[in-house]
Amino acid sequence: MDVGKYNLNENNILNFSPEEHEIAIATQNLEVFYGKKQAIFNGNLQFERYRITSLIGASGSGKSTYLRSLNRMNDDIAQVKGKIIYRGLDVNSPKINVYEMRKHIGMVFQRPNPFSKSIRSNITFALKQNGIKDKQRLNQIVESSLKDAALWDEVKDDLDKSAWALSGGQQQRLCIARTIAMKPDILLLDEPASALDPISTSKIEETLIELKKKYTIIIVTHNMQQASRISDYTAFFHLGHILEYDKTKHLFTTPKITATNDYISGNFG
Ligand SMILES: Nc1ncnc2c1ncn2[C@@H]1O[C@H](COP(=O)(O)OP(=O)(O)OP(=O)(O)O)[C@@H](O)[C@H]1O
Repeated sequence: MDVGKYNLNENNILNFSPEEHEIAIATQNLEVFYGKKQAIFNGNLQFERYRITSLIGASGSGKSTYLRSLNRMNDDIAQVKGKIIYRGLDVNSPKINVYEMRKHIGMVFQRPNPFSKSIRSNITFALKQNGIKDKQRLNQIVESSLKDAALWDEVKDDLDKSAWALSGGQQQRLCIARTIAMKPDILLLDEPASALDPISTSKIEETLIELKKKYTIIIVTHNMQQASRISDYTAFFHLGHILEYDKTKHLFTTPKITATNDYISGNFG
């Protein structure tokens, strides 16, 4: 098989799966098309529960497309074929209630996008829509979500102030808090720190490392140092193909294929 300039026939690509432990979500033969253009080919990955998996690769390699397919964010813009297995169900089936599914598989986007509301309301908005009305219960969830997102100490006296008054890094942690308030199983993050300064970035990274005790995390990142700092597993994407998947320390130190080696050593293009 040729993928761009790389001939991969002799390689045992994608022979790795984290099967010693429980799998939280997996894709089988995932293919994504934007009109006639195929953006993902044969997407087969298994994600281990309570671990961080990074998706890396050059711009346009399909990382975001793949990530967004996992909770059906591509429904309106692309055709997605194949299976996305979560708790024995195929998330990609037309029978799935997408709104309910996204309570289990939540997403945080690249740019912090809090609502133009108070910090508190950013968290309680969806909860109220889901029928949680009890004030004490709402307050508890606000506190626990903000604590989990490592934001509580910075905002606990300002809960009724506008979320837009927070710094970019704080806004992104608020978006993480807003997502985890719904108690998802899986957190999808699309370059959550790319718009942030190094200090905010490291705060987000510390937060994610804490969060993996309770959530399965899948993150798209352009930052290879970030992938190697925080993730347990890494998948390398190239031209819509997932070419290599391994424990992060192996992928970055002893990649199995030339394409990965070229990418991580900066000899790519
Ligand atoms: N809405 C869209 N309509 C048409 N083509 C798209 C759309 N979104 C992405 N693509 C194409 O699909 C391919 C994969 O794009 P995608 O954004 O998933 O890559 P990526 O690896 O996440 O890139 P980046 O790191 O730049 O975000 C690219 O060729 C891109 O041009």
